[in-house]
Amino acid sequence: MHHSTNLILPSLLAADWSKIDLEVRRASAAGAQWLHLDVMDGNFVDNISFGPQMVQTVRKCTDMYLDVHLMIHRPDHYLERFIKAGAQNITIHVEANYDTSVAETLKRIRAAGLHCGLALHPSTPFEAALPFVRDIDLLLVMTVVPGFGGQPFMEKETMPKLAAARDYRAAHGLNYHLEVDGGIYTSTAPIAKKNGANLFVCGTSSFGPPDMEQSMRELAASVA
Ligand SMILES: O=C(CO)[C@H](O)[C@H](O)COP(=O)(O)O
Repeated sequence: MHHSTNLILPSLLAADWSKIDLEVRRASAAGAQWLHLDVMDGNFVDNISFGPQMVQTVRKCTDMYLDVHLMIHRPDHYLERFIKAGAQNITIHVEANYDTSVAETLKRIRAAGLHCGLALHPSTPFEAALPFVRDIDLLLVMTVVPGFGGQPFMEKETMPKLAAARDYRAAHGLNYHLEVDGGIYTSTAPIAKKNGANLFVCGTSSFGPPDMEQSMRELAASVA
């Protein structure tokens, strides 16, 4: 898939976990092609979500592409378990601690036949990703401080960085997707698109409304 393709990715964090199977199917029936799964370790971020077992559970419910965002320290230590669980993309944070290194972890993800992503906390400059941009499929520009759904979109802090990542990609003939995550609604998605995003992670705005097919359609229309 080329980075000119726009996708709305529902974030499982905002689903009703009392009926996870139905929620995954609801997202798929609403037109989602990729599902975003947020893994939090209570250490790298100030919240705990779920681990490889949830990824495996979701894998059993759907053929959707599973985009797994590891908000954890030592992602290289846990990597194998997420690969086995059925992730198709694994995104790691440039700010995390590693037993090995960011470069080695990206290499291992690709060697396993998966796509790999690199994520930037809102306070991390694009320059921190520069050593890795030739070796990633996706750059995730966090548009909230990672850890919780329902936070406001940090436009001033993150949009110049997103635009810089887009301009660098064009200037150097690179191909990574630009993903945004946090506070994405029909009001903010067009701002992110204008600055280069093509993958839009939507929690509250996708799973929140009762008619998910309608919310997905409206989100897609806002970036069409
Ligand atoms: O990574 C995240 C928070 O760290 C999530 O993807 C979160 O689900 C986004 O939620 P919302 O769309 O409600 O802002």
